[in-house]
Amino acid sequence: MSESIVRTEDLWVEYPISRGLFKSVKIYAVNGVTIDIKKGEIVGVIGESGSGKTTLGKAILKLVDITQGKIYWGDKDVSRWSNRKLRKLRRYYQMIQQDPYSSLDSRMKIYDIIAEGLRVNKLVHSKEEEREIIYNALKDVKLNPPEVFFDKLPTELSGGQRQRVVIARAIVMKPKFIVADEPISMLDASTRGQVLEIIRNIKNETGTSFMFITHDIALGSYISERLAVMYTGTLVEIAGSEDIIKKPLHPYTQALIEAVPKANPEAGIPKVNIKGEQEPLFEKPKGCVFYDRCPFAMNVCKEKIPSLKDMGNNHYVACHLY
Ligand SMILES: Nc1ncnc2c1ncn2[C@@H]1O[C@H](COP(=O)(O)OP(=O)(O)OP(=O)(O)O)[C@@H](O)[C@H]1O
Repeated sequence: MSESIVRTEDLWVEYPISRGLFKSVKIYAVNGVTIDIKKGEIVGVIGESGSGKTTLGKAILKLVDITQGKIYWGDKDVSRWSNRKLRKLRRYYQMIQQDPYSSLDSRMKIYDIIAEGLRVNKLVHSKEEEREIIYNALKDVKLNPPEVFFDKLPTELSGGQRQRVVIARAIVMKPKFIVADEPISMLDASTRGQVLEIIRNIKNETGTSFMFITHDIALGSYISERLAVMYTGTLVEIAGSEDIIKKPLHPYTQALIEAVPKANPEAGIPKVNIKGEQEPLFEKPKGCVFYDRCPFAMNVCKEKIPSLKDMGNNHYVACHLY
């Protein structure tokens, strides 16, 4: 079995929110997720808005506090590590956010934006070395000729060009793992394919692993080797992308796939054709989180949380039907 780059065990994240004076409630955003991402693998995380995809990605990167469970970076259990202790490893674990407009400092030149992490982490020893790394990174993300972009400001670039700068800023750190959170959803159709190709090239050439977060199952299966399906903070199914598309086992995954042809091509958001809506969880789940909407719900589903079952061929599903 190949090397694990990141791994979680029974990971829980709760957000405290205040409701009026003295009253505080919690949102159970990630509920008992166990997932393992291997070296050089792209794992797509799919699910509707509010299913906990971003929270899972941020929790793995130690950007939000966890309530329970374990997070491993390689073989290191970093679950309880402080920011100070994480500092040396952080460069290897990066995030590419959805919005390339807000993720770049509009007053900084592109060259300095990309150089910042190198300088802070003292990874370069001369101006020439720094220039060469930045030149190559811009070339890798197809911003050509690279030197033309050195002195530009983010405001002079298109959305697609900005997202490529965000990727260049991440790859100069030689990351082992990148959470790409809906990285193309705010881009024009014409540049989406280019950004996907860049991500795929980085993976192929450097062996960097990705968690690719998307609500679009077709896109997820196109870019990823494996797909993980989330519903209300819970990982309900994970398998090879082709297996998920051809043999979905969880009733929620089946509904997601059925909804694809009816998708609104403009928004790219499939309408899931099952009763009700996904609601935030204000109480710790006692049974299956999909119980209220599941056409096959049984008594046991209300009372017992289904664990991920191994269905063979690396296909796992959390459902009492199996
Ligand atoms: N900072 C926060 N404080 C309180 N609740 C939050 C916070 N961030 C997310 N949530 C809630 O946690 C749940 C999971 O949200 P999350 O953003 O992780 O889902 P998502 O699948 O990434 O959704 P989207 O596709 O809309 O980004 C939702 O109910 C959301 O409202």
